[in-house]
Amino acid sequence: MTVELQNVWKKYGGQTSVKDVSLHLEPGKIYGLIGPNGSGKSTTLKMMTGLVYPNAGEITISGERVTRRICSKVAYLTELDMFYHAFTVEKMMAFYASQFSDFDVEKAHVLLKEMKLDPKKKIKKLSKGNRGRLKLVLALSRKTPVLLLDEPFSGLDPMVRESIVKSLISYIDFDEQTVVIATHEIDEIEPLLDEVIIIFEGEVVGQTHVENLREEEGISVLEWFKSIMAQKERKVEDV
Ligand SMILES: Nc1ncnc2c1ncn2[C@@H]1O[C@H](COP(=O)(O)OP(=O)(O)OP(=O)(O)O)[C@@H](O)[C@H]1O
Repeated sequence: MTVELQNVWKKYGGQTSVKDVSLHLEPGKIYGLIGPNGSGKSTTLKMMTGLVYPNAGEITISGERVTRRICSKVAYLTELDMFYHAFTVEKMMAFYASQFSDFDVEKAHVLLKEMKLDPKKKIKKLSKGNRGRLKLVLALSRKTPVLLLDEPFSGLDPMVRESIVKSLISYIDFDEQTVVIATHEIDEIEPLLDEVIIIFEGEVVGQTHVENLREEEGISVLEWFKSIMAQKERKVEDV
């Protein structure tokens, strides 16, 4: 489903976190949302889930205005730990299945195996990296038209990260899903991405097709990101 943000603003108290952001995100594509710490990536994703409301502008998914009810269309992996720590892994999965009618239990079990997670283990006994894997299992097992992943690889060791990035592609429904991944792991996710969006101080300062970068400019996403950030920093110095 198409996700549309039109001139979206978000303020927390006196501070503006997202400034006049407009985006048009299409099904069948994977978008990378990148930017320095505190630039507004998580806030942008949260607004797409209906967890946080914009102060101005509009967000729609397939034409429907985003409110909390949109959660039936959006699977969201939060950067935060949102588990009931006394639950076992399998109880957490059963809880998800009870909350979301689109939760695919079979797929969740396949993913659990792939991520080498013990279903009987209590969440409080899992390492940070394994809790990260469980978050991925839960988000990827929902059949939703929109999939939003906020720092899905944080806490995962580099070898695992690489294999998860590779396998991620096989768990995304390319006919239906619009996928947005907010991350600092720019190099690692580059092979997954169709388009990349840079957000800096709450504003979208760049958006491009990854293929164009590679084929026409001969640079990586990270190189492009660094060049845009260098321009921004020069501008900040000039002021
Ligand atoms: N609940 C909140 N209350 C007040 N300020 C907030 C809140 N959430 C975010 N902010 C502020 O909004 C700005 C953008 O934060 P956000 O978490 O969206 O950035 P981010 O790009 O995801 O950062 P990071 O890469 O560090 O996760 C920051 O200045 C942050 O301090």
